[in-house]
Amino acid sequence: MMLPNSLLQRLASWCPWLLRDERKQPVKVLVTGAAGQIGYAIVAMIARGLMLGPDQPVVLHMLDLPKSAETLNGVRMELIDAALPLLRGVVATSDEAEAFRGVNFAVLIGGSPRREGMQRKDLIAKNVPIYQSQASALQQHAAPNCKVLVVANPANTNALVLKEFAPAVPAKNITCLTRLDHNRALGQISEKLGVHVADVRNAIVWGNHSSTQFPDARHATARTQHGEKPVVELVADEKWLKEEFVSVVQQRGEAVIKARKQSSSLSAASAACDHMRDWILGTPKGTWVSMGVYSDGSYGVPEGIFYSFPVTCDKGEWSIVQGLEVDDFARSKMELSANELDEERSMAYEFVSS
Ligand SMILES: NC(=O)c1ccc[n+]([C@@H]2O[C@H](COP(=O)([O-])OP(=O)(O)OC[C@H]3O[C@@H](n4cnc5c(N)ncnc54)[C@H](O)[C@@H]3O)[C@@H](O)[C@H]2O)c1
Ligand SMILES: O=C(O)C[C@H](O)C(=O)O
Repeated sequence: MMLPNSLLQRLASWCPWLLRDERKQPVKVLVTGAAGQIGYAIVAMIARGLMLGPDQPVVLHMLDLPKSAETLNGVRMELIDAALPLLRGVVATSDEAEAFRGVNFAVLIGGSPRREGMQRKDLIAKNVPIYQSQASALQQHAAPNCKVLVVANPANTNALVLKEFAPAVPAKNITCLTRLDHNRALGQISEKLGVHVADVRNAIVWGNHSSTQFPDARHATARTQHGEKPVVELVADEKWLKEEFVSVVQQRGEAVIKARKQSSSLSAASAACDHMRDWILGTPKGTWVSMGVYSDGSYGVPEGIFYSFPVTCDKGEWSIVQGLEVDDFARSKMELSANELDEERSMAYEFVSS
Protein backbone atom coordinates (compact mmCIF):
# COMPACT_ATOMS: atom_id res chain seq x y z
CA MET A 1 0.00 0.00 0.00
CA MET A 2 1.33 3.46 -0.95
CA LEU A 3 1.14 6.11 1.76
CA PRO A 4 0.35 9.68 0.63
CA ASN A 5 3.34 12.08 0.64
CA SER A 6 1.81 14.33 3.31
CA LEU A 7 1.54 11.36 5.70
CA LEU A 8 5.09 10.26 4.89
CA GLN A 9 6.38 13.76 5.66
CA ARG A 10 4.52 13.83 8.98
CA LEU A 11 5.88 10.41 9.91
CA ALA A 12 9.41 11.55 9.01
CA SER A 13 9.16 14.59 11.29
CA TRP A 14 7.82 12.53 14.23
CA CYS A 15 10.21 9.61 13.99
CA PRO A 16 12.95 10.14 11.37
CA TRP A 17 14.55 6.75 12.15
CA LEU A 18 11.41 5.04 10.88
CA LEU A 19 11.99 6.27 7.35
CA ARG A 20 15.77 6.30 7.48
CA ASP A 21 17.14 5.33 4.08
CA GLU A 22 19.26 2.26 4.73
CA ARG A 23 20.19 1.80 1.07
CA LYS A 24 22.93 4.47 0.92
CA GLN A 25 26.20 3.74 2.67
CA PRO A 26 27.58 6.62 4.77
CA VAL A 27 30.29 8.73 3.14
CA LYS A 28 33.11 10.42 5.05
CA VAL A 29 33.30 14.21 4.81
CA LEU A 30 36.31 16.10 6.15
CA VAL A 31 35.98 19.71 7.34
CA THR A 32 39.25 21.39 8.32
CA GLY A 33 39.20 24.50 10.50
CA ALA A 34 36.02 23.01 11.97
CA ALA A 35 36.39 24.95 15.22
CA GLY A 36 36.28 28.25 13.28
CA GLN A 37 33.37 30.42 12.15
CA ILE A 38 32.64 28.80 8.79
CA GLY A 39 33.33 25.35 10.25
CA TYR A 40 30.73 25.88 12.96
CA ALA A 41 28.13 26.91 10.37
CA ILE A 42 28.87 24.18 7.83
CA VAL A 43 28.99 21.00 9.90
CA ALA A 44 25.27 21.12 10.73
CA MET A 45 24.45 21.97 7.09
CA ILE A 46 26.36 18.88 5.93
CA ALA A 47 24.77 16.67 8.59
CA ARG A 48 21.34 17.92 7.53
CA GLY A 49 21.90 16.83 3.94
CA LEU A 50 22.35 20.29 2.40
CA MET A 51 25.62 19.30 0.75
CA LEU A 52 25.19 15.71 -0.43
CA GLY A 53 21.44 15.26 -0.42
CA PRO A 54 18.70 14.53 2.12
CA ASP A 55 19.15 10.74 1.83
CA GLN A 56 22.94 10.58 2.11
CA PRO A 57 24.24 9.50 5.56
CA VAL A 58 27.57 11.06 6.54
CA VAL A 59 30.44 10.54 8.95
CA LEU A 60 32.00 13.90 9.76
CA HIS A 61 35.75 14.19 10.18
CA MET A 62 36.71 17.51 11.81
CA LEU A 63 40.28 18.81 11.95
CA ASP A 64 41.61 21.81 13.80
CA LEU A 65 44.81 22.87 15.54
CA PRO A 66 45.71 21.38 18.95
CA LYS A 67 45.10 24.79 20.55
CA SER A 68 41.46 24.60 19.36
CA ALA A 69 40.89 21.03 20.61
CA GLU A 70 38.53 22.07 23.38
CA THR A 71 36.40 24.20 21.06
CA LEU A 72 36.35 21.36 18.54
CA ASN A 73 35.17 18.98 21.21
CA GLY A 74 32.37 21.44 21.99
CA VAL A 75 31.31 21.33 18.32
CA ARG A 76 31.36 17.51 18.49
CA MET A 77 29.14 17.60 21.61
CA GLU A 78 26.67 19.92 19.89
CA LEU A 79 26.48 17.65 16.85
CA ILE A 80 25.58 14.74 19.13
CA ASP A 81 23.04 16.91 20.96
CA ALA A 82 21.38 17.88 17.68
CA ALA A 83 20.33 14.22 17.16
CA LEU A 84 20.79 14.44 13.40
CA PRO A 85 19.37 11.39 11.57
CA LEU A 86 21.92 11.48 8.72
CA LEU A 87 24.94 11.78 11.01
CA ARG A 88 26.51 8.33 11.50
CA GLY A 89 29.70 9.32 13.32
CA VAL A 90 32.00 12.20 14.25
CA VAL A 91 35.81 12.23 14.37
CA ALA A 92 37.28 15.33 16.03
CA THR A 93 41.05 15.47 15.82
CA SER A 94 44.15 17.60 15.46
CA ASP A 95 45.99 14.80 13.66
CA GLU A 96 46.08 15.29 9.87
CA ALA A 97 46.51 11.59 9.04
CA GLU A 98 43.50 10.62 11.17
CA ALA A 99 41.44 13.47 9.72
CA PHE A 100 42.11 12.57 6.07
CA ARG A 101 41.84 8.78 6.54
CA GLY A 102 39.37 7.33 4.05
CA VAL A 103 37.54 10.60 3.37
CA ASN A 104 35.42 10.81 0.20
CA PHE A 105 34.96 14.60 0.32
CA ALA A 106 37.21 17.25 1.86
CA VAL A 107 36.23 20.86 2.55
CA LEU A 108 39.41 22.69 3.50
CA ILE A 109 38.54 25.77 5.52
CA GLY A 110 41.41 25.71 8.01
CA GLY A 111 44.22 28.14 7.50
CA SER A 112 46.03 31.12 8.85
CA PRO A 113 43.66 34.11 8.72
CA ARG A 114 44.47 37.51 7.27
CA ARG A 115 45.24 39.93 10.08
CA GLU A 116 44.98 43.70 9.87
CA GLY A 117 47.75 45.27 7.83
CA MET A 118 48.81 41.89 6.37
CA GLN A 119 49.93 41.88 2.73
CA ARG A 120 48.79 39.11 0.38
CA LYS A 121 52.38 37.84 0.36
CA ASP A 122 52.32 37.40 4.18
CA LEU A 123 49.09 35.43 3.90
CA ILE A 124 50.60 33.21 1.21
CA ALA A 125 53.74 32.68 3.32
CA LYS A 126 51.63 31.43 6.24
CA ASN A 127 49.36 29.16 4.20
CA VAL A 128 51.82 27.46 1.82
CA PRO A 129 53.28 25.15 4.53
CA ILE A 130 49.77 24.24 5.75
CA TYR A 131 48.61 23.26 2.25
CA GLN A 132 51.88 21.50 1.47
CA SER A 133 51.40 19.33 4.55
CA GLN A 134 47.70 18.70 3.87
CA ALA A 135 48.54 17.72 0.28
CA SER A 136 50.64 14.82 1.64
CA ALA A 137 47.87 13.78 4.02
CA LEU A 138 45.32 13.94 1.18
CA GLN A 139 47.46 11.84 -1.14
CA GLN A 140 48.38 9.26 1.47
CA HIS A 141 45.18 8.84 3.44
CA ALA A 142 42.07 9.99 1.57
CA ALA A 143 39.81 7.60 -0.37
CA PRO A 144 40.58 7.22 -4.08
CA ASN A 145 38.67 9.84 -6.07
CA CYS A 146 38.25 12.11 -3.01
CA LYS A 147 36.76 15.42 -4.14
CA VAL A 148 38.25 18.53 -2.58
CA LEU A 149 37.00 22.07 -2.11
CA VAL A 150 39.44 24.70 -0.81
CA VAL A 151 37.76 27.59 1.00
CA ALA A 152 40.65 29.06 3.02
CA ASN A 153 42.26 32.14 1.54
CA PRO A 154 44.09 32.68 -0.70
CA ALA A 155 41.75 29.97 -1.97
CA ASN A 156 42.96 29.66 -5.60
CA THR A 157 46.62 29.56 -4.64
CA ASN A 158 46.06 27.19 -1.70
CA ALA A 159 44.33 24.87 -4.21
CA LEU A 160 47.36 25.15 -6.50
CA VAL A 161 49.75 24.24 -3.66
CA LEU A 162 47.53 21.27 -2.83
CA LYS A 163 47.57 20.09 -6.44
CA GLU A 164 51.33 20.50 -6.83
CA PHE A 165 52.11 18.52 -3.67
CA ALA A 166 49.54 15.77 -4.20
CA PRO A 167 50.52 14.72 -7.74
CA ALA A 168 48.70 11.38 -7.45
CA VAL A 169 45.38 13.20 -6.95
CA PRO A 170 43.76 14.08 -10.31
CA ALA A 171 43.73 17.87 -10.80
CA LYS A 172 40.02 17.67 -11.69
CA ASN A 173 39.31 16.53 -8.10
CA ILE A 174 40.68 19.76 -6.59
CA THR A 175 38.58 22.93 -6.74
CA CYS A 176 38.30 26.23 -4.87
CA LEU A 177 35.36 28.30 -3.73
CA THR A 178 34.14 31.18 -5.89
CA ARG A 179 30.49 30.16 -5.51
CA LEU A 180 30.09 32.75 -2.76
CA ASP A 181 31.04 35.46 -5.28
CA HIS A 182 28.70 33.85 -7.84
CA ASN A 183 25.83 33.88 -5.32
CA ARG A 184 26.66 37.48 -4.41
CA ALA A 185 26.37 38.39 -8.10
CA LEU A 186 22.94 36.68 -8.35
CA GLY A 187 21.88 38.52 -5.18
CA GLN A 188 22.86 41.94 -6.57
CA ILE A 189 21.02 41.32 -9.85
CA SER A 190 17.94 40.13 -7.98
CA GLU A 191 17.94 43.27 -5.81
CA LYS A 192 18.43 45.54 -8.81
CA LEU A 193 15.57 43.98 -10.80
CA GLY A 194 13.24 43.25 -7.89
CA VAL A 195 12.97 39.60 -8.91
CA HIS A 196 13.50 36.55 -6.72
CA VAL A 197 17.09 35.31 -6.64
CA ALA A 198 15.93 31.83 -7.71
CA ASP A 199 14.73 33.42 -10.96
CA VAL A 200 18.20 34.71 -11.87
CA ARG A 201 20.81 32.41 -13.40
CA ASN A 202 24.03 32.16 -15.38
CA ALA A 203 26.02 35.01 -13.90
CA ILE A 204 29.76 34.29 -14.05
CA VAL A 205 32.64 35.05 -11.75
CA TRP A 206 35.94 34.85 -13.62
CA GLY A 207 39.35 34.66 -11.98
CA ASN A 208 40.64 34.91 -8.46
CA HIS A 209 38.64 34.91 -5.21
CA SER A 210 39.95 38.41 -4.55
CA SER A 211 39.12 41.97 -5.48
CA THR A 212 40.47 41.40 -9.03
CA GLN A 213 37.71 38.87 -9.79
CA PHE A 214 35.43 39.77 -12.70
CA PRO A 215 31.71 39.36 -11.92
CA ASP A 216 30.07 39.19 -15.33
CA ALA A 217 26.34 39.61 -15.93
CA ARG A 218 26.54 39.71 -19.75
CA HIS A 219 25.18 36.15 -20.17
CA ALA A 220 22.85 36.10 -17.15
CA THR A 221 19.09 35.85 -17.50
CA ALA A 222 16.15 36.56 -15.21
CA ARG A 223 12.64 35.15 -15.25
CA THR A 224 9.96 37.82 -15.20
CA GLN A 225 6.24 37.76 -15.83
CA HIS A 226 7.12 38.27 -19.52
CA GLY A 227 9.37 35.20 -19.63
CA GLU A 228 13.12 34.67 -19.29
CA LYS A 229 15.11 37.66 -20.57
CA PRO A 230 18.77 38.74 -20.70
CA VAL A 231 19.76 40.68 -17.58
CA VAL A 232 21.57 43.23 -19.78
CA GLU A 233 18.23 44.03 -21.46
CA LEU A 234 16.25 44.14 -18.18
CA VAL A 235 18.77 46.31 -16.33
CA ALA A 236 19.32 48.56 -19.37
CA ASP A 237 22.10 50.42 -17.56
CA GLU A 238 25.56 49.62 -18.94
CA LYS A 239 27.28 51.86 -16.39
CA TRP A 240 25.72 49.90 -13.49
CA LEU A 241 26.69 46.56 -15.05
CA LYS A 242 30.28 47.61 -15.74
CA GLU A 243 30.95 49.62 -12.60
CA GLU A 244 28.70 49.38 -9.53
CA PHE A 245 27.71 45.73 -9.97
CA VAL A 246 31.33 44.70 -10.52
CA SER A 247 32.75 46.66 -7.61
CA VAL A 248 29.99 45.74 -5.11
CA VAL A 249 30.56 42.02 -5.75
CA GLN A 250 34.36 42.42 -5.74
CA GLN A 251 34.26 44.30 -2.41
CA ARG A 252 31.44 42.37 -0.72
CA GLY A 253 33.78 40.28 1.45
CA GLU A 254 35.42 43.44 2.81
CA ALA A 255 32.02 45.10 3.38
CA VAL A 256 30.85 42.12 5.47
CA ILE A 257 34.09 42.17 7.49
CA LYS A 258 33.57 45.88 8.16
CA ALA A 259 29.99 45.31 9.30
CA ARG A 260 30.47 42.07 11.29
CA LYS A 261 34.08 42.55 12.38
CA GLN A 262 34.70 39.06 11.02
CA SER A 263 34.46 37.55 7.57
CA SER A 264 31.38 36.00 5.95
CA SER A 265 30.51 32.73 7.66
CA LEU A 266 26.97 31.59 6.99
CA SER A 267 27.03 32.71 3.35
CA ALA A 268 30.45 31.06 2.87
CA ALA A 269 29.22 27.80 4.45
CA SER A 270 26.06 27.89 2.35
CA ALA A 271 28.05 28.55 -0.84
CA ALA A 272 30.43 25.67 -0.03
CA CYS A 273 27.38 23.36 0.26
CA ASP A 274 26.03 24.70 -3.07
CA HIS A 275 29.41 24.10 -4.73
CA MET A 276 29.71 20.48 -3.56
CA ARG A 277 26.03 19.66 -4.13
CA ASP A 278 26.09 20.86 -7.74
CA TRP A 279 29.43 19.14 -8.38
CA ILE A 280 28.26 15.79 -7.00
CA LEU A 281 24.56 15.82 -7.84
CA GLY A 282 24.72 17.92 -11.04
CA THR A 283 23.76 21.42 -12.16
CA PRO A 284 20.15 21.98 -13.25
CA LYS A 285 19.59 21.78 -17.03
CA GLY A 286 20.51 25.05 -18.76
CA THR A 287 22.22 26.47 -15.69
CA TRP A 288 25.88 27.00 -15.01
CA VAL A 289 27.70 27.98 -11.83
CA SER A 290 31.15 29.40 -11.06
CA MET A 291 33.90 27.13 -9.71
CA GLY A 292 37.60 27.68 -9.22
CA VAL A 293 39.26 24.89 -11.24
CA TYR A 294 42.65 24.13 -12.75
CA SER A 295 42.81 26.07 -16.00
CA ASP A 296 43.06 24.06 -19.22
CA GLY A 297 43.64 27.20 -21.29
CA SER A 298 39.94 27.82 -22.05
CA TYR A 299 39.11 31.45 -22.94
CA GLY A 300 42.86 32.16 -23.26
CA VAL A 301 43.37 31.86 -19.49
CA PRO A 302 46.89 30.50 -18.93
CA GLU A 303 47.24 26.91 -17.77
CA GLY A 304 48.87 26.30 -14.39
CA ILE A 305 46.57 28.41 -12.20
CA PHE A 306 43.26 27.79 -10.45
CA TYR A 307 40.82 30.20 -12.07
CA SER A 308 37.08 30.65 -11.67
CA PHE A 309 35.12 29.64 -14.79
CA PRO A 310 31.47 28.99 -15.62
CA VAL A 311 30.96 25.22 -15.33
CA THR A 312 28.22 22.65 -15.64
CA CYS A 313 28.38 19.40 -13.68
CA ASP A 314 27.10 15.94 -14.49
CA LYS A 315 27.72 12.57 -12.78
CA GLY A 316 30.29 14.09 -10.42
CA GLU A 317 32.39 15.78 -13.12
CA TRP A 318 32.60 19.48 -13.94
CA SER A 319 33.18 20.90 -17.43
CA ILE A 320 33.94 24.47 -18.41
CA VAL A 321 31.15 26.06 -20.47
CA GLN A 322 32.63 26.76 -23.90
CA GLY A 323 31.91 29.27 -26.62
CA LEU A 324 30.73 32.30 -24.62
CA GLU A 325 31.55 35.59 -26.25
CA VAL A 326 34.26 37.64 -24.51
CA ASP A 327 34.44 41.33 -25.49
CA ASP A 328 37.41 43.68 -24.96
CA PHE A 329 36.08 44.95 -21.63
CA ALA A 330 35.68 41.40 -20.27
CA ARG A 331 39.02 40.30 -21.71
CA SER A 332 40.93 43.08 -19.91
CA LYS A 333 39.23 42.27 -16.56
CA MET A 334 39.87 38.53 -17.01
CA GLU A 335 43.55 39.15 -17.77
CA LEU A 336 44.00 41.33 -14.71
CA SER A 337 42.85 38.52 -12.43
CA ALA A 338 44.94 35.91 -14.29
CA ASN A 339 48.01 38.13 -13.86
CA GLU A 340 47.36 38.39 -10.12
CA LEU A 341 47.12 34.59 -9.88
CA ASP A 342 50.36 34.27 -11.80
CA GLU A 343 52.04 36.58 -9.24
CA GLU A 344 50.53 34.60 -6.35
CA ARG A 345 51.90 31.40 -7.87
CA SER A 346 55.43 32.90 -8.01
CA MET A 347 55.12 34.09 -4.40
CA ALA A 348 53.89 30.67 -3.27
CA TYR A 349 56.95 28.95 -4.76
CA GLU A 350 59.19 31.22 -2.65
CA PHE A 351 57.73 29.67 0.50
CA VAL A 352 57.69 26.01 -0.49
CA SER A 353 59.86 23.87 1.76
CA SER A 354 61.75 20.91 0.28
N1 LIG B 1 36.62 31.39 -0.58
C1 LIG B 1 35.68 32.09 0.04
O1 LIG B 1 34.65 32.45 -0.56
C2 LIG B 1 35.83 32.48 1.49
C3 LIG B 1 34.81 33.17 2.13
C4 LIG B 1 34.92 33.48 3.48
C5 LIG B 1 36.08 33.13 4.16
N2 LIG B 1 37.07 32.48 3.49
C6 LIG B 1 38.30 32.04 4.19
O2 LIG B 1 37.99 30.85 4.93
C7 LIG B 1 38.92 30.71 5.98
C8 LIG B 1 38.20 30.40 7.28
O3 LIG B 1 37.40 31.48 7.68
P1 LIG B 1 36.76 31.49 9.16
O4 LIG B 1 35.98 32.74 9.25
O5 LIG B 1 36.11 30.19 9.44
O6 LIG B 1 38.11 31.64 10.01
P2 LIG B 1 38.34 31.25 11.53
O7 LIG B 1 39.63 31.92 11.93
O8 LIG B 1 37.12 31.46 12.34
O9 LIG B 1 38.60 29.67 11.46
C9 LIG B 1 39.75 29.11 10.88
C10 LIG B 1 40.04 27.85 11.66
O10 LIG B 1 41.12 27.19 11.00
C11 LIG B 1 41.92 26.63 12.02
N3 LIG B 1 43.24 26.30 11.46
C12 LIG B 1 44.31 27.10 11.28
N4 LIG B 1 45.33 26.39 10.79
C13 LIG B 1 44.88 25.12 10.65
C14 LIG B 1 45.49 23.93 10.19
N5 LIG B 1 46.76 23.89 9.78
N6 LIG B 1 44.74 22.80 10.17
C15 LIG B 1 43.46 22.80 10.60
N7 LIG B 1 42.83 23.90 11.07
C16 LIG B 1 43.56 25.04 11.07
C17 LIG B 1 41.94 27.69 13.11
O11 LIG B 1 42.36 27.15 14.36
C18 LIG B 1 40.47 28.12 13.10
O12 LIG B 1 39.69 27.35 13.99
C19 LIG B 1 39.72 32.01 5.99
O13 LIG B 1 40.93 31.77 5.29
C20 LIG B 1 38.84 32.98 5.23
O14 LIG B 1 39.58 34.04 4.67
C21 LIG B 1 36.96 32.15 2.19
O1 LIG C 1 38.12 36.36 4.47
C1 LIG C 1 38.16 37.30 3.65
O2 LIG C 1 39.16 38.02 3.46
C2 LIG C 1 36.90 37.63 2.85
C3 LIG C 1 36.25 36.40 2.27
O3 LIG C 1 37.09 35.74 1.38
C4 LIG C 1 34.93 36.76 1.61
O4 LIG C 1 34.87 36.79 0.37
O5 LIG C 1 33.97 37.01 2.32
